[in-house]
Amino acid sequence: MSDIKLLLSNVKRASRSLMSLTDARRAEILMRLADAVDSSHEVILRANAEDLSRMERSNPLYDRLLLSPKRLTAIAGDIRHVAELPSPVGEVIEDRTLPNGLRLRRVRVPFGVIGVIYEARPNVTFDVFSLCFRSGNACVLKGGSDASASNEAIVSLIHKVLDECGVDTDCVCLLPSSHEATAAMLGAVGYVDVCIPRGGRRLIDFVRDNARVPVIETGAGVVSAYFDKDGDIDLGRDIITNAKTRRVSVCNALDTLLIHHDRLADLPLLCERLSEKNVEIFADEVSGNALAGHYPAALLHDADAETYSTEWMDYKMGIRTVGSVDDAIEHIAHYGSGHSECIITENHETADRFQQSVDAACVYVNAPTSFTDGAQFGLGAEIGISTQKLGPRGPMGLREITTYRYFINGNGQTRP
Ligand SMILES: NC(=O)C1=CN([C@@H]2O[C@H](COP(=O)(O)OP(=O)(O)OC[C@H]3O[C@@H](n4cnc5c(N)ncnc54)[C@H](OP(=O)(O)O)[C@@H]3O)[C@@H](O)[C@H]2O)C=CC1
Ligand SMILES: N[C@@H](CCC(=O)OP(=O)(O)O)C(=O)O
Repeated sequence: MSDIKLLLSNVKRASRSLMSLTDARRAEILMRLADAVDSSHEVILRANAEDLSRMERSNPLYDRLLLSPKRLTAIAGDIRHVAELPSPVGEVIEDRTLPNGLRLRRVRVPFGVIGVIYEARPNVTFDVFSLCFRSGNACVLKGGSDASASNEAIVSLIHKVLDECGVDTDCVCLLPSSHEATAAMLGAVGYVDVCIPRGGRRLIDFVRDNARVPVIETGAGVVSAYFDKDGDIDLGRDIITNAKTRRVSVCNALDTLLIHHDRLADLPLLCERLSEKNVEIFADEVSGNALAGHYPAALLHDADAETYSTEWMDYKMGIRTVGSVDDAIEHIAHYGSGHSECIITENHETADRFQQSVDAACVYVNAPTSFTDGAQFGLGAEIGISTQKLGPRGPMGLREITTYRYFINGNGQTRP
């Protein structure tokens, strides 16, 4: 048996042992983990500093990799929140008695072993573990190689807490940061019940080529906001600024602003605060003309063929002028990635039309796409944001990483 297969078979064994932990005990252990995070800042931040030393500060992904005392405190809070959420495991989804007297119950159960491949963002290691553990799943983690030292420190801490609590530490394992290990996990039929890749096109293509186990895809976020003919200017400015600049390196950040032709005169005001953050704008001819003289020339460029299909993950944004809400819907149908889209309008009919017609996991009216996040949706954290339609869609919390089983109780019935 290869090293990876052995590792995965240990996780599978540990997943069965998780079934014997009560719900209350799982919550209690997560609370202990949250306390351990609070008292282990030094060791985690030291490992994180090692990862950060290998990345240029100017790289927008630096912020995604960065941990700080404030972020660790927030992570501990998220773990506590997950511990406090009601567990979906054991929920009776359906309970009925068939005409022959057989009692049929559909009961929520964990998947078993969940493999997650994710970006170089160390908080995801905690998020994935806490959601999996709370829902009775074991997990195999493959984090981005840029975060390898942070992830090792975090998984060591989790193992220490599990060990102290008498839980099989194999219920969470960190794979070596190699694409070969990822391929082995994707092919581990019988060991891994479902695999969730979080990442860009290269990863998704790799998964499609190699996966023999079931997959739930979480794709890239090419995100637009449409400022409508009836949009409120102050609201629009706040929403655009927040969606674009709150955290440019995350998948829910704004990439393209679509502006109604009749509101071009308001564009300088709408973009006012973007220049304070040095956001580079790639505009079509008319919107570029509307901004000229109002937006720093050095930050203003012409849009090209790639602009509207680009997920910037940086202080950059495309702008396109459209003639109607239908044009905006058409643009999103062509360029969007099914993640998060937004309309800014005071017209209820237009808002409704946009929400009904835009085919994305999260469709916002008068609120920034920055809210596409498991914690913000009240799920405690998220395993990923699904952009596929089969199975879960949008931020995936506890319920989305469970399946169900039929429990059938009879008293000797036989099938005619
Ligand atoms: N919808 C969602 O929930 C999320 C979406 N995303 C999307 O992910 C993208 C950003 O992620 P990015 O920083 O580019 O991360 P990457 O896509 O580069 O990496 C993510 C993970 O995939 C692995 N990986 C990358 N390429 C390959 C490959 N060819 N074969 C095997 N494994 C691979 C990486 O491993 P290694 O580092 O070892 O190469 C890492 O573990 C954006 O498009 C963002 O929108 C990100 C997170 C959540
Ligand atoms: N959970 C996120 C959004 C999704 C996400 O994880 O994005 P990414 O940073 O691209 O991995 C947030 O807003 O914090």
